[in-house]
Amino acid sequence: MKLLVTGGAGYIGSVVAAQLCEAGHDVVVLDDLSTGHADAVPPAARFVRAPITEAGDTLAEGGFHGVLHFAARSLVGESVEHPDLYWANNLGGTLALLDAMRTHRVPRIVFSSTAATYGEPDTTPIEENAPTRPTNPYGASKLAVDTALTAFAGMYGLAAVSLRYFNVAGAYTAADHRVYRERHTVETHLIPRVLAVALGLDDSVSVFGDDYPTPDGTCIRDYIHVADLAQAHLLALPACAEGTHTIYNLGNGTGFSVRQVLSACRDVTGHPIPAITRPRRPGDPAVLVASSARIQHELSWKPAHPSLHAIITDAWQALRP
Ligand SMILES: NC(=O)c1ccc[n+]([C@@H]2O[C@H](COP(=O)([O-])OP(=O)(O)OC[C@H]3O[C@@H](n4cnc5c(N)ncnc54)[C@H](O)[C@@H]3O)[C@@H](O)[C@H]2O)c1
Ligand SMILES: O=c1ccn([C@@H]2O[C@H](COP(=O)(O)OP(=O)(O)O[C@H]3O[C@H](CO)[C@@H](O)[C@H](O)[C@H]3O)[C@@H](O)[C@H]2O)c(=O)[nH]1
Repeated sequence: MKLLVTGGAGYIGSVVAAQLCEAGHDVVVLDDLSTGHADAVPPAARFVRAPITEAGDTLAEGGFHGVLHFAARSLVGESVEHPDLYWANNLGGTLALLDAMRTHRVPRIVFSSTAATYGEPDTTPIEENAPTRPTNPYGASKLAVDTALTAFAGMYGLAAVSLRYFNVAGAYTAADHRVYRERHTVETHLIPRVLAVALGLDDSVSVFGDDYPTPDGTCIRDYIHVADLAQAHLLALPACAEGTHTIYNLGNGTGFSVRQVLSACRDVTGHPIPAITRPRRPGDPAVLVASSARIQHELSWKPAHPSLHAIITDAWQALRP
């Protein structure tokens, strides 16, 4: 297929773009490099530096079979402080992209949605029919896109899949030995922040809250390897059906507390990794664990690297000089 990958210079988008190229697809990456890196774009992909609001200029060349849409702002804290940026980029930008897709008759989209659309869950693990009550503008903007996709599928025949990622981590080594890893300039994610301490870039890591209603008092999350997450996109693409919008959760179904992640990182790196307990981070639900039963049953998705130890080991190997 000829595919447009928005956000393909970012962490997850670059891994998916690499796997799409390896599978023989014709890939065009569109990215404004606001948080991405030009050298993360796989060599086999064509790169267009542009915002998603200008995607129509690229789609106009014709022949595109689909869009994989990763481009977004995705920092929860920033979304609380600057909701305008999130509504404009994540919803406004995506509506412009969908409009361009209709104009240029691009039939399918795979969209990066998020566990943040659910907010604080009533039950665990979270299934796709759980209530959606986002606790921050980031999650709300992603939920709004999911809602639009349902309407566009029903009215305009769009073929859409939303993948709701839980906590993505790890690194991917492609067939050509290129390593794709997380390298956000502003890094807020737990595993890279912990590994930065092991690398000597920071003195200690903060543990945001130890008074949650969990066994050790710290938040529990479901960590998924970026390579397994990427594979789900390759399965979702051919499964997109005209007039249908399907939502799939993506996690491993096992929760790990912040302290368990710290302990696993100490095992992997052999570094003591000092930790300092700090107040809770606003907007953090206590427990987020996915049920991925739907995508396992319907698309035969099966994670190849479900162990937290393996996820952290890959992230660590990719970081070491
Ligand atoms: N990392 C996670 O754990 C996680 C979890 C759930 C959902 N997601 C979603 O997955 C997607 C990718 O996340 P990531 O961690 O790779 O983030 P990232 O910041 O590494 O990648 C996003 C990419 O999109 C580009 N971009 C942003 N706005 C753009 C615009 N208007 N026009 C063109 N390009 C633009 C950035 O330059 C960057 O390269 C996002 O949509 C995010 O919301 C990520
Ligand atoms: O230095 C840190 C960083 C994080 N945490 C905690 O670690 C947990 C995980 O945090 P983080 O890695 O920032 O991920 P989340 O906030 O859970 O958000 C990620 O995972 C969500 C799904 O679970 C997605 O919706 C988001 O897009 C994605 O960023 C949370 O309890 C944080 O409070 C710390 O204690 N110290």
